[in-house]
Amino acid sequence: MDPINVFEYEALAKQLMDPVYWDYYAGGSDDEVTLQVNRTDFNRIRLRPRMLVDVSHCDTRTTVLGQLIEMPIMVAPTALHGLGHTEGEYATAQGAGAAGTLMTASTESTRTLEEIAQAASGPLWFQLYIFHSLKLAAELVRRAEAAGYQAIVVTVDLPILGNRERSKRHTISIPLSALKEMVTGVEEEELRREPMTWETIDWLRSITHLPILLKGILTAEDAVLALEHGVDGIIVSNHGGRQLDGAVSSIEALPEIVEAVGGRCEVYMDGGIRRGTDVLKALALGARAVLVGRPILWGLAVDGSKGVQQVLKILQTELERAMKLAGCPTVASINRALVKWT
Ligand SMILES: Cc1cc2nc3c(=O)[nH]c(=O)nc-3n(C[C@H](O)[C@H](O)[C@H](O)COP(=O)(O)O)c2cc1C
Ligand SMILES: CCCCCCC(=O)C(=O)O
Repeated sequence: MDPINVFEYEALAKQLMDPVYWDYYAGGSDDEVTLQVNRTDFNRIRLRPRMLVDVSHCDTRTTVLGQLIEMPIMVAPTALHGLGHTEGEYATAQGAGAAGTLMTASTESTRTLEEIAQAASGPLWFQLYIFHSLKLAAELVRRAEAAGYQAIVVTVDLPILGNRERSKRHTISIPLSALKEMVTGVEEEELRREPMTWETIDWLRSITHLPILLKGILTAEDAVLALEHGVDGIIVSNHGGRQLDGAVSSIEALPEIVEAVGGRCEVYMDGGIRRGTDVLKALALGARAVLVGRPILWGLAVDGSKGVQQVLKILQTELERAMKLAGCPTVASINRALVKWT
């Protein structure tokens, strides 16, 4: 029987996947407190639906950085899609495009960024890790520009890897060290680790005209600094609970960041989105759109590109139903008055 919600994709993916790979996808850091609150904090928010609104036509479309997408739900950057399905990121890119939305390709992909762009039928952003040299980062940005990626998403919450204990229990380790080569296809002579600071963002701004988004911002203070350093968007994220355990949930961090930004750039969020009502709550709290991480990997593991498309379709259908029940016929009509914290 076909899965009817994303949790059923999760259960199927777990059955199908090698436990070592499953634990890499599923795990958080330390005691997985942040992983849990990313979900449970959605339950602290209640909806205040409005009645007697004509919802016979409901439109889930929106724009992100001017790009039209069919739903305010995008694919978050996640590493190593090849662990879930032999077609890896090809399948994800095709599934996202078929669903009418945007995919963010990870620096840690199992396919090169050019290969992903060739396979894709929808818009793409490129997620950049700057932890080797600036020379390598500049080369990746140049290649992303040439391949038609529409924005650079710089992940700022991984100065070091979080303590992923589920993976530590396995004797086989995930081949993350090989990834740089897979992505770049070139040997780098310089293997030092580049410390990333706000100056690095200034440097990045100076080498590309593509929009720059910072992923991993959790405070109003950093959101203001991001604007001062010329970014075009902010992704409120705690990396799916995989970095600093005990960090605030993304949905709890969202309002203070939206307030601090005051409409000066687009704000997105990820972390714990599993239902259409989660998307509705995030939009009501000021997110322009959300990104989804693990559920995409579950769809990919279960049924390749079709699974990815279906996961996105389920979330879109749930969002559309929730919008109608809440009296919101368009994405633009979703506002702060729709939610209250309990
Ligand atoms: C298996 C896995 C790999 C990830 N790899 C990356 C990555 O390469 N780059 C990145 O910026 N974030 C990465 N993330 C974090 C996601 O982009 C996103 O922030 C997180 O998955 C959102 O939470 P969710 O899984 O609850 O939707 C990864 C997350 C997972 C689960
Ligand atoms: C040192 C390599 C880090 C890759 C991290 C991929 C990722 O973001 C995640 O596993 O989470």
